[in-house]
Amino acid sequence: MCPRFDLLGASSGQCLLLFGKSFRIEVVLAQKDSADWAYRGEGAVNLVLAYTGSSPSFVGKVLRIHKAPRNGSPGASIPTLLSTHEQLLWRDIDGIVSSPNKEIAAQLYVPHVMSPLLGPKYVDPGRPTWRADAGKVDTHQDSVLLLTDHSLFPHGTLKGQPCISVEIKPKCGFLPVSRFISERNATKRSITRFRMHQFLKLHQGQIPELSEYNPPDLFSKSKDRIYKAMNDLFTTPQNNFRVFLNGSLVFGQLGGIAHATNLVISEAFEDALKSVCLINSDLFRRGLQTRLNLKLLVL
Ligand SMILES: O=P(O)(O)O[C@@H]1[C@@H](OP(=O)(O)O)[C@H](OP(=O)(O)O)[C@H](O)[C@H](OP(=O)(O)O)[C@H]1OP(=O)(O)O
Ligand SMILES: Nc1ncnc2c1ncn2[C@@H]1O[C@H](COP(=O)(O)OP(=O)(O)OP(=O)(O)O)[C@@H](O)[C@H]1O
Repeated sequence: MCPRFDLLGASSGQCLLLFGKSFRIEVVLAQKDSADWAYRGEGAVNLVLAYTGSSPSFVGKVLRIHKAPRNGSPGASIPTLLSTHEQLLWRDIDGIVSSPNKEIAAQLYVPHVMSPLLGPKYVDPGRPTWRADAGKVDTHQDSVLLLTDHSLFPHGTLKGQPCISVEIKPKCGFLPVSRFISERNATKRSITRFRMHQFLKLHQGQIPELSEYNPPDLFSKSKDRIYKAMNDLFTTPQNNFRVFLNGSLVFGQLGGIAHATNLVISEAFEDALKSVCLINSDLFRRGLQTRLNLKLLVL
């Protein structure tokens, strides 16, 4: 019988077989192994764990695990406003009182309260609760995907050198021109799906503010517009933009929606980059260097 695998709450008797690209790995994970796997992120369908241990078979790998969606639309959080007392308590903390629901308020508590108090490297942003509510890991599956961790340089490359990786979810970058779009829906020809979806998400309390990002900018082939897109992603990253340093998130939100970038978030990011980039601190203070670094990183 396979040993019990408890990393994600699998019931007794279940085992986890790992599949590489085209071969089956004869390794079974047990409860004791769970300490070596850290939450890396998730989407609507999969949850991803990164390996933090020292076994050569897993260094530089992530596990991508299928989720079983619960009934109802995934991610549609029910807007619940803060109580009067909570509003009084948090009134001086940027954005918390104006959050459309408690979930977003709770997310803001991490970067706005705990991170400045303890220092960002001591604060784990954790798994967004609305993700946990929207879908549990499918524990009936007996296998998961073992993939290369793309936030790190491949095994052995540039050993000892810092690795900065940028994740962009660009979304659909063009306007449809189909003749099948009725006059009633003519807006679709001039306003991107992303933009329309932003208004819907704001209305449903899924995002704290509209994104400034406009997908066609990123695909425009114009350097200025691409730079604008990067700037906008930096300003309102939501779930479209993340930066990792040596596999750890230094900007954006793991598995969820990041709030608009304020001075505290921007400075924490700059501090993280400062440890690996030569920077001019005067420029940093004026908030220019981050944008410059992004330009260097991405273009
Ligand atoms: O339809 P959209 O534009 O909301 O995109 C969904 C994404 O939402 P977003 O608006 O980017 O937050 C959604 O992203 P999140 O899980 O919300 O981060 C998924 O990527 C979803 O793909 P799938 O259904 O899991 O294959 C995406 O669905 P598909 O468009 O791929 O069906
Ligand atoms: N191979 C990988 N290396 C490093 N990080 C990864 C890898 N695969 C996924 N991730 C991280 O995990 C997150 C969630 O993974 P992924 O997008 O595959 O989930 P999903 O449920 O299929 O997405 P969605 O349904 O939202 O399209 C990603 O946003 C990324 O940050």
